[in-house]
Amino acid sequence: MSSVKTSISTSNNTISATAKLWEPKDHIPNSVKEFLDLTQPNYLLGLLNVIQQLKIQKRTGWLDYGMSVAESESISDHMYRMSIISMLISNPNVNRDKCMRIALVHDMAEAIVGDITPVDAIGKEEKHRREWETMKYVCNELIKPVSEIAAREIMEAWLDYERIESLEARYVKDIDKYELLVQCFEYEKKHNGKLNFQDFFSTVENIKTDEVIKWTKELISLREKFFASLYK
Ligand SMILES: Nc1nc2c(ncn2[C@H]2C[C@H](O)[C@@H](COP(=O)(O)O)O2)c(=O)[nH]1
Ligand SMILES: [Mn+2]
Repeated sequence: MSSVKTSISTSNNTISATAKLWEPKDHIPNSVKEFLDLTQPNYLLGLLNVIQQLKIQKRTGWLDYGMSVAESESISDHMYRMSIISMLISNPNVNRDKCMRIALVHDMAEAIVGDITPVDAIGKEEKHRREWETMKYVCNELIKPVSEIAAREIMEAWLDYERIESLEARYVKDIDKYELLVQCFEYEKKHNGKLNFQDFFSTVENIKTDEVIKWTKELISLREKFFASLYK
């Protein structure tokens, strides 16, 4: 059991506590475990139930702002539209198929870790540690028994995104932010401006590629016109 020792000194003694580190194996849904615990484990169905968690888990950012679970998009909804947006890249130097693959796997760890927002108390370092441990678990324990090549490709695509090692990963990082902002605007319009995700737009400064910057500027201009029209 991996753990971290912490101690708090008080006036008359030192209280030490051993906090258990978060590990993916302690958070595998029972619906996945039932396939892995079979006499003949069915890794394919176990994996597909992990992917099911992405289809049913709603993105935390919307829930934080009081949106209902019913109307909030799921993690896989977000990755699907990012994959479609990846097909629209016009830069001939970009391998769009590679972008689509990165988009489809970049948040895969959230199936077990959950969707941690940039404002969550957990913090970036612990978020990345949990996601890294989870991707190792999913790739080595679930995907590899089904397809060694798929396990390698998915881990490679995920690491590429994390480390932004390729031009394609750079584009997908931008598309991750752009897709979020498109979703913000869609929800703001649906709620006639009663919902306002202005805080999310601080991420605009982190968008680096010219093409996605251009898309984002057009989105922002339309959003500004929408909100201006509400106060006419
Ligand atoms: N409460 C806030 N949540 C935010 C903000 N910016 C993004 N988010 C949400 C959106 C997603 O639920 C999650 C991150 O998504 P990834 O695609 O990066 O996994 O965080 C914000 O400013 N406030
Ligand atoms: Mn994402």
